[in-house]
Order: sequence, then C-alpha cells, then structure tokens
Amino acid sequence: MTRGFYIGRFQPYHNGHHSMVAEIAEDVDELVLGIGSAGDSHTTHDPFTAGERIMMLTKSLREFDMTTYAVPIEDLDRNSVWVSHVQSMSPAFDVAYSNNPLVIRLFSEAGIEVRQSPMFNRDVLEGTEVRDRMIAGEDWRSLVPDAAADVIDEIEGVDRIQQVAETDSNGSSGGKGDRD
Ligand SMILES: Nc1ncnc2c1ncn2[C@@H]1O[C@H](COP(=O)(O)OP(=O)(O)OP(=O)(O)O)[C@@H](O)[C@H]1O
Ligand SMILES: NC(=O)c1ccc[n+]([C@@H]2O[C@H](COP(=O)(O)O)[C@@H](O)[C@H]2O)c1
Repeated sequence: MTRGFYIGRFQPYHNGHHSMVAEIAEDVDELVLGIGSAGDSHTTHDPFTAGERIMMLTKSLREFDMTTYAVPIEDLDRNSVWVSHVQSMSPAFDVAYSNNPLVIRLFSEAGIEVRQSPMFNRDVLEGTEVRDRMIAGEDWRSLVPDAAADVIDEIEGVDRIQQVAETDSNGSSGGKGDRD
C-alpha cells in the first residue's frame, strides 16, 4: 500500500492539478491533498477559503478510483520546520509530489522522496490565469473540472474575486491582496 501527498494552494483547483492527480493515481493507492496557505482567503491571489477548496477537490476527485484525504495546512514563518508541520497534520505518506522548487527542497532535506510531474498545458493551466479570467469576465470554466466550476458557482466565487479586485485597485487592501 502506497500513500502519496500532493500540496498546492488550489486557488482554484484546475485541470493542470487534475491531470497531475490522474498521473499520481497510476502510482499510489491513496492520496493526501494538502490545501496550502489554508488560512488565506478573500484576496485576488487567494480568493477561496480552505473549506471551499476542500469542496472543489472532494467533488472533482470522485472520478478517481482512489481513497483521497484533503488536509488544510496553514503557512508558517519558518521553512526549516515546515515539513514537520505538514507531517503533524497529515495521514502518514510514503512519497510527496510537487513541482514547486521550495517544496521539493524542503521534503528532500527531510529525507522524503519527492516526485515531479510534467507541466500540463501550462500556458493556460495556471491558477493565476484562471483568476485573471474570472476578474476580467472571460471564460475560466474550460480550465477547471466541471465539479470545481459548480462549487465556484455555488459560493458566488466570481462575484467575490471581482469585488476584492475592485478593493485592490482602490489601494485599500494592499499586501497579499495585490494582483499577481
Ligand atoms: N498545469 C500544471 N501541470 C502540472 N502541474 C501543475 C500545473 N499547474 C500547477 N501545477 C503544480 O501543482 C502544484 C500546486 O500548484 P498551485 O496550487 O500553486 O497552482 P498554480 O497553478 O501554480 O497556481 P498560481 O498561479 O495560483 O500560483 C505545484 O506543484 C504546481 O507546480
Ligand atoms: N513555510 C511555509 O509555510 C511553507 C513552505 C513551503 C511551502 N508552503 C506552502 O505550500 C504550498 C505550496 O503550494 P504551491 O506549489 O501551490 O505553491 C503553498 O501554500 C505554500 O505557501 C509553505
């Protein structure tokens, strides 16, 4: 029995993540999805709460014949202890999956095997692109699984990101709320 771990911010969960999960599903029996930056929401960079991202993942992952767990992971100021923090929140795992250089470095230094995947259609399958299209009122649905689009509709996610973007352009939110 092999259990994998895959962390991302999933703001929102898109078809690049979904293709990566499809590849991981060939390798493992179970998969833990770490919802990174779990405390962040209601900004243009991180519009959705951990709970909303859990809904997107849980409903999108139904199509895979694999047991999955979604675990929110809040950020820490100390990279050096981040892997222990992840391990304290997650079911035990045998291998981590990431294409993020910092994440790869931290897991490798902790002696955990890390596997990378190819980037799928990265010119459009990128969270930043999906969020920019939502703000601009352009097509974003084709970039995310239908189940994730349904969740975004249910929570009126596009209204939220458009409103937060307006606040940003007035200069009153600043910091992490700034556009990418
Ligand atoms: N199109 C893709 N193909 C394969 N892996 C991807 C793709 N997009 C993101 N990933 C990987 O999924 C993980 C989580 O990514 P993340 O949630 O930050 O999405 P992102 O699209 O890179 O987001 P953003 O643009 O919001 O920073 C990272 O390891 C990232 O490299
Ligand atoms: N010190 C920390 O809190 C720390 C370190 C490395 C990664 N992370 C998080 O892991 C996630 C990595 O996901 P991405 O690959 O989507 O960037 C992000 O949410 C990032 O904030 C946090």
